[in-house]
Amino acid sequence: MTHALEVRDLNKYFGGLHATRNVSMALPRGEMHAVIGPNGAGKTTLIAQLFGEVSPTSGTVLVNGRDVTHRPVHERAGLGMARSFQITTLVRDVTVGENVCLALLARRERAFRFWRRIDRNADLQDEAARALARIGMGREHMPRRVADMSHGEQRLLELAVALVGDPTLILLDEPMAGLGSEESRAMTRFLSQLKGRTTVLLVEHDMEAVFELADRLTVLVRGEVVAVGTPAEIRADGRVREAYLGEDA
Ligand SMILES: Nc1ncnc2c1ncn2[C@@H]1O[C@H](COP(=O)(O)OP(=O)(O)OP(=O)(O)O)[C@@H](O)[C@H]1O
Repeated sequence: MTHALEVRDLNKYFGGLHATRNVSMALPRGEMHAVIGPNGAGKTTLIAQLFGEVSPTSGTVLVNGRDVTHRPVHERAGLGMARSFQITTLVRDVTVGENVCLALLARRERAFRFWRRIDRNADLQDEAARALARIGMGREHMPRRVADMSHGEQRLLELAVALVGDPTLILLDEPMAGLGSEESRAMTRFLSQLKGRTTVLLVEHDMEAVFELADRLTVLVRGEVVAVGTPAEIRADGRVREAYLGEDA
């Protein structure tokens, strides 16, 4: 079976620091897979290599069976890979509706030609409204400026924008970071709706959310995979407890 994402023997050195050590993982289509680990375990470095922002020292990254190890970021996006969250994916000085419309237009590859007509294009407005409905935002939010939204709303909006191209694989780097408890619950509810539909690689410190959402988890410690399994298997794994207890101590 072709996996949505497969990583083989990935290694990354930053000078003398071995930040990614022989990491291998395989995500079947539709899986929600979390990567957890103590601070500095190499989670962000791993995601950056998967998306093409950091190039691995050695190893292979396959997306839907295609070797993308040396492909640039935009080519990976063309193969159905999306990444959130980077605040820069939103244009803060324009409206919520315009942000979603821009993403829709970019997908249609005719972006700026239609820029001035965005608010008159009824089809586009309807499609944008549907994209916003996925994150529980009604049409009344479309004229709001992004800069005036709460941090939690912006993070949800980024996810709506990332999903506009119907990516087959989405990498989420700490979607709960900086969210209040109400906002975290809204994000968890939304992510749970993606389960089975989009393959998701989730890096997150909020363990409650991770154990609720993930089909399987990979545990990284000092750049190395120390355990892979279902939430129940990971909870029962002595090496994982040791890694986290070691960190607390
Ligand atoms: N560009 C870089 N140059 C040198 N060292 C780096 C670079 N990026 C990351 N590192 C180092 O690699 C290691 C892994 O960092 P990384 O940020 O990937 O960990 P993390 O698991 O995401 O941590 P956190 O949970 O704190 O976000 C750390 O020791 C970090 O200092």
